[in-house]
Amino acid sequence: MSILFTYIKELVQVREHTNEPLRGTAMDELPSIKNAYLYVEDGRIVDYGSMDDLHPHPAEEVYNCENQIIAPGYVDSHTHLVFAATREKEFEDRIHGLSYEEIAARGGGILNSAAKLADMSEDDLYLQAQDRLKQLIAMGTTAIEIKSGYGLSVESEIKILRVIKRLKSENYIPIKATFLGAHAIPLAFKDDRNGYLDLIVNEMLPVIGEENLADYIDVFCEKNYFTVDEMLRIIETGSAYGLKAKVHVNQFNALGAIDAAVKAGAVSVDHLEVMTTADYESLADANTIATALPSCSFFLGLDYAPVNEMIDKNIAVALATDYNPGSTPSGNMNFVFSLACIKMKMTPQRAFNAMTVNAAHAMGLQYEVGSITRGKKAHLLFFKDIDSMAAVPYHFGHSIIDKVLVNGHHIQD
Ligand SMILES: N=CN[C@@H](CCC(=O)O)C(=O)O
Ligand SMILES: [Zn+2]
Repeated sequence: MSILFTYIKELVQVREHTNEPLRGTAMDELPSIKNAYLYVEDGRIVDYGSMDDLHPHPAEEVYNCENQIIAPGYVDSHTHLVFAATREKEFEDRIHGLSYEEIAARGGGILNSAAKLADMSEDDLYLQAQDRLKQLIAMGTTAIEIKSGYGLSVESEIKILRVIKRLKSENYIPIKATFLGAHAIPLAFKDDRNGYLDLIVNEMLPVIGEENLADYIDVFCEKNYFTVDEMLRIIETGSAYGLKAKVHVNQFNALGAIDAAVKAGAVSVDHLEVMTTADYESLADANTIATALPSCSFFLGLDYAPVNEMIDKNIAVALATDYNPGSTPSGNMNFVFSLACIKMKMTPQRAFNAMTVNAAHAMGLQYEVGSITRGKKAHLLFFKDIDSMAAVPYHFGHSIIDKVLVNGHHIQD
């Protein structure tokens, strides 16, 4: 199937290649073509340019897009999409003054989610997650990373990862699976943390390797969760199974995890609400992507990751949702876009680069998605009649996406 989009008001995020993540002043540029055409064949971008340069084209379908800005779909490189139940009770507890850490210390938080998930069948988990994913795609997400981590037992962690595998095969957007067995110490091991680490290393990872259930490995490196040394042990064992690391660090405390993760070759370090001078130094010029999660800061009332400071220090910054039932019950990348601009003071150019090109790097998809580039997937956002991309974060809380195309096809929501 060949499709030609003509007279596009503005074609945004057009790049010859995206082999490297964007840093420093490159984050300030959002290359685009006004009055453009875009040619798609079999779900891939084949050609684009100014209408002035369009020669007669043998496309099977032609669409006039003169009132529309078209951009690549959002790339969400950090989610916990597979969970069994929401946690409104903890939300109310926080309104009454309890902190996220206090709720966790009382047995709420991740352990609460793990208890609920243990009781849910793989089929039901799948149906719920598929429904959520459908909603996210309708809001513009066209590539997503999904973590396990609400299992915390061999059976339940594998159950989540099998659900993600099924989501991969049933959807047309790229999905990456991350094994997060080290999300919390489960109750059964509360007096034997080494026993739980051994379970991850000796029981979970061999099955994951055998069934090819994950692309990445993650650890929640934080006080009362996992130490830097424990994180390194898990990352190293994961790498023996071909899993690269994407880790939760610096959400509440700076423990030196960033330096350790960068040296261990982590693809990304995520959260970063609390940063030290040493953390900036470890990340400057590193290949590791620094992923900020502003919706989590919004929901928990935490500081926002200092993204502009990072960009000024040549750190490659990405943005993601962190969609999960505890700290971020929203998977809406449009809202992330708004928070990045309103709360983190990113320009729309910086924010959109962080949510597309750099986010694709944060999940190894830089050759597949995240820009209008020849050969990439035609996963596209068509906006309602707006004058510039700044209108997208400006209209916070509203969807101004007219259509989402996956492989060049319109997704009906
Ligand atoms: N911080 C660790 N994990 C999740 C939240 C987990 C939960 O509260 O259920 C996060 O990234 O925010
Ligand atoms: Zn997370």
